Amino acid sequence: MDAIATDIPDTLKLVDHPTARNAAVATRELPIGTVVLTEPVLTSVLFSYQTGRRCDYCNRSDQAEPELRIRKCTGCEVQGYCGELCQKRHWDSGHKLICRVLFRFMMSDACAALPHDQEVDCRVLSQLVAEIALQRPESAASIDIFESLLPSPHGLEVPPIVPMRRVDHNLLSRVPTLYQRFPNNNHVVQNHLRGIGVAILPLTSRLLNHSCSPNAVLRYILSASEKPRAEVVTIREISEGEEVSIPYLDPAISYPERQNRLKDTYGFDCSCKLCTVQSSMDIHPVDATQVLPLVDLLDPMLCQLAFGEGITIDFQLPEEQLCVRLPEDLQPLMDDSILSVLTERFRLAFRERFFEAAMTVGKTIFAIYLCIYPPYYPQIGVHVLDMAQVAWEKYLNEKIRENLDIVSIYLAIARRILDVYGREGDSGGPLDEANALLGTIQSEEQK
Ligand SMILES: C[S@@+](CC[C@H](N)C(=O)[O-])C[C@H]1O[C@@H](n2cnc3c(N)ncnc32)[C@H](O)[C@@H]1O
Repeated sequence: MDAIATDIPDTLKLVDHPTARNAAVATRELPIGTVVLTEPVLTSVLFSYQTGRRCDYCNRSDQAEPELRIRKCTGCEVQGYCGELCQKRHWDSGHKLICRVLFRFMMSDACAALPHDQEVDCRVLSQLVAEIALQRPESAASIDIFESLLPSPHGLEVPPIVPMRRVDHNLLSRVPTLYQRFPNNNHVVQNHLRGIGVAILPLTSRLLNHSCSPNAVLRYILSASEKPRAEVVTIREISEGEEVSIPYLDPAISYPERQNRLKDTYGFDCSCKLCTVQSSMDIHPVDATQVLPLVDLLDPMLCQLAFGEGITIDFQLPEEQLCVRLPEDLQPLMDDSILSVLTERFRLAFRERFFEAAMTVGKTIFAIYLCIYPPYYPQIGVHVLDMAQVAWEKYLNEKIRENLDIVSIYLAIARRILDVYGREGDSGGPLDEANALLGTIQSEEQK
């Protein structure tokens, strides 16, 4: 049975915070790559596009593990499980109150009319209410923490929940208060940096505030017959007394848009290091037709800042994101319209096998990421691994021996970053891919 995390781990302690109620600070120096908190989800649901592809209890996928067979629950014909134990555990944690009525409810007009976000919320809320109704001793403390969380800054229209036995008037009257905690506390379950569902993690939500310049990130561990488990892992060295913070949203979103979303959903004005430096910058959306000329113009200066003499075997990641010392001329590159045009171009060039073009645009993306993200942020690792894959394809295409060194350099950088983030989600993730590519290069070198 999953242990439910309710105690503050010995790596952290809560202190007062002037606007966020509390902040979790490190009780000792924490090296990079330390897991400071681990918490199985109190409850979670998969996004509908994952239904039938993953087990609704452990979230493992039959695509990553072909020996798994996801079988539908014969009662509701909606949820799917990879085995009897997962089915039993899901049943015991609430599905037994929902099963009989779930299909009819999901086909109802009330449910069909919900926008996607609310449809997911409605399933999470129903699952949470069922968990509460069952009064299982093992989840009581976690539910108490959830109800003690800071509420959303706005009044919310509560979505309908699945009609259930055992949900009395008292519990029904608590539903709006429970839902009021959703928008600013719930988490997206990620597999290799892609969202697969939504989870309630009361202790993680209680402890960790947001920063766009975070020193920790969440990763999800999927194991047989267990609920997904969230781990908070440090991506910088953290000193004793320093606040540990995670990103609630992608720091690559442009500064004004980030501020709006943080204010609207979470109710605060962010004053992290990235927001402080970007608040004095002149950042405007760049018209799509102007992105490439602007990038062509600024790329040499950007690459000089990010890579100095070039990306060689001695390349050292910067100490912190380069935004803190970004020259004024490069500031227009901080609008996210630039990154979306460049990432699309990178994807297209790779797909069409224009390797030289992909390497050039990929290097610019890498430099922009180093401006925005902390150096060991997992998105950078995944991108640099993509660069190594492009370089490898280019080598295979041309068979120029020196180009194999370029593959090795990008791969070494990617592995350094991905080693910190560690293994998460399905098997065969970025770290496994990086290790497989390393093996391939080593055998090529021996030829
Ligand atoms: C998931 S909770 C974080 C835990 C919260 N500190 C507590 O004491 O329960 C999210 C809420 O914390 C507050 N918060 C989180 N990060 C913040 C920050 N960087 N600055 C100000 N308030 C923040 C906001 O009220 C937000 O809606």
